Amino acid sequence: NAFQLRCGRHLLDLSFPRVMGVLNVTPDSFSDGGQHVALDDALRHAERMLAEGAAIIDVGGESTRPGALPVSPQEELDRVAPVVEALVRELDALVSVDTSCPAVMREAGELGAGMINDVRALEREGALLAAAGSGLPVCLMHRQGEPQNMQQAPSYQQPVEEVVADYLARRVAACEAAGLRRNRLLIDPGFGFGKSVEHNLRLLKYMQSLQTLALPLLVGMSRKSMIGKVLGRPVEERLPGGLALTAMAVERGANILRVHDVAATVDAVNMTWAVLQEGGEPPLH
Ligand SMILES: Nc1nc2[nH]c(SCC(=O)O)nc2c(=O)[nH]1
Repeated sequence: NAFQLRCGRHLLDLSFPRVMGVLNVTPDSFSDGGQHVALDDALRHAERMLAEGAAIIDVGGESTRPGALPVSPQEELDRVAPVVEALVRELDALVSVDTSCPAVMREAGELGAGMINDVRALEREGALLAAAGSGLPVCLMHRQGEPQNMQQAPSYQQPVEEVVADYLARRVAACEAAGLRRNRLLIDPGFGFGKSVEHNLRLLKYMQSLQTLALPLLVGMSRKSMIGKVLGRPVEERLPGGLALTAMAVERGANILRVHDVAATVDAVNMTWAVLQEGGEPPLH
């Protein structure tokens, strides 16, 4: 895909797969006195992921894990703003802000972030306008339900069609209707968001069908329960399973891999890419 994304000051070349490193903004450390230490830790962690080959650092202020409770816009801003500002100022990083909150989306653009990553695909009141106004690219992710209920009884008749042809196509159309052009959109099947293990496995197996939307494809499977349930591995032992999923996702057209373990993922991407390109210089380093 000859996708090129204008991400604020950065131009993101998607002619080969890119790695997005996950930066956890642990809520407690950013609201109370631990701000300074936590900010240094975050910067060092981001610096390491960039050095290992991450093209993007994903910063999220709201936990969207199953059962997570919603946070207030102010709370989310307090967690995210200092980190985004520091990443841009100190590391000139391409930062994506993982948020569903219009106020955070507006602020993200002001702080120099390069991308909005919304697990609710701009469905929140005001999010479409805020994202459109930010001028930034936006990742539209599929989910069924909300963190508090999405894993109770996820059900689909035709999972892949419902995620792609129905939901994501509709969200893309809604964005275009609001003046958010296609060349600023990315799509994401949302592994683990209101899906059973079988739904997740099927979505990956048939993921090339998302290419009908002809948009950059972002995927996030790193350390998720689909690995834990198949392999019986705890969170800290899911990297090998995650690398297998990364290889399969790259082979099925993923453009951005959202992961915690950047160095290992860079090798998996480069190895997969070498096969697909039948050799040549590995694109990531
Ligand atoms: N675009 C996108 N954003 C995400 N944010 C999270 S948070 C849950 C976790 O990392 O376990 N997952 C995803 C994902 O799959 N795609």
